Amino acid sequence: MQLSSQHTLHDGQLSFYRHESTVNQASMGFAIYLPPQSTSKPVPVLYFLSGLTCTEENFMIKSGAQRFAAKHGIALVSMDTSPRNLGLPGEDDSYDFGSGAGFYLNASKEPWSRHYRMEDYVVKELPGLIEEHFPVQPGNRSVFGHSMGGHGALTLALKNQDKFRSVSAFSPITAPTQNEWGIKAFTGYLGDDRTLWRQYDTVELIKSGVAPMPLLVDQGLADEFLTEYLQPEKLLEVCEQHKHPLTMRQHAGYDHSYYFISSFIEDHISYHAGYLHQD
Ligand SMILES: N[C@@H](CCC(=O)N[C@@H](CS)C(=O)NCC(=O)O)C(=O)O
Repeated sequence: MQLSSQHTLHDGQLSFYRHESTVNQASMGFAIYLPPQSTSKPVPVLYFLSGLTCTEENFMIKSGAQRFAAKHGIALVSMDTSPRNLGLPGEDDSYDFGSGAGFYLNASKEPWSRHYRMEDYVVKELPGLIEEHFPVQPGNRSVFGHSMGGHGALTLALKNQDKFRSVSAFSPITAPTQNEWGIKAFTGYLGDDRTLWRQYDTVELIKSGVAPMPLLVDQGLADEFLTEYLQPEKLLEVCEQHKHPLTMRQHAGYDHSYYFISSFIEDHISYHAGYLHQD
């Protein structure tokens, strides 16, 4: 693990690292904010999964989350949205596939299957690394995310309810098997067999009768990706049909950006703190 930079804020420490990921067989970047409480006792960890094009920096620079993580005594971890600079064909050709667009899945199609294993990275490898090297409580984790990362947070938490205590999302892609972002990504990473896609779709997971786990979702109604890509109505409908617990808050006037995230980040950190500080 190599430290790239370190900054003090809200009496805690924000650090950016690079390391060689075993599951991705690639160099990966991540960031960790340790709140002031972590100097005297281990703290819980809240993982943030970012959206298309982001690195580990966007959330840490733009969300304003550290102020509330410091207040609640919670560590924050963000990571890059894919491996980069691998020389794979088409890797950097578009913003919604390849670099910056890992979709939090384990690719099964060559050549992506050798390096695009973001599901294992987020669920297994990164928490293992964080819990080995930093003053955090082993296994006491929650996850949240934005857009593609909202999709990642919801699907990974629903499938790993023993590993994450709570989940929330800003502007998540709720049904990627039904829109152009998801169809492009899943065809490229998983191939044409659509039965393999369902495990990476929140609406499909709820349809399949996954165990109930409360979902908190915030969505801006002036979001430029709302109707074509995010489709919150599909999540509302499936949760209603299957009696899956969902709190969906829709906000007039807010767009897709980190301005929206920063407006509601305090609520999300308090929400997760309620779970992470339970015994
Ligand atoms: N039109 C955008 C699409 C990507 C986008 O909007 N990404 C969102 C997540 S889906 C984001 O968080 N961007 C980085 C930022 O705002 O800092 C682009 O081409 O970069």
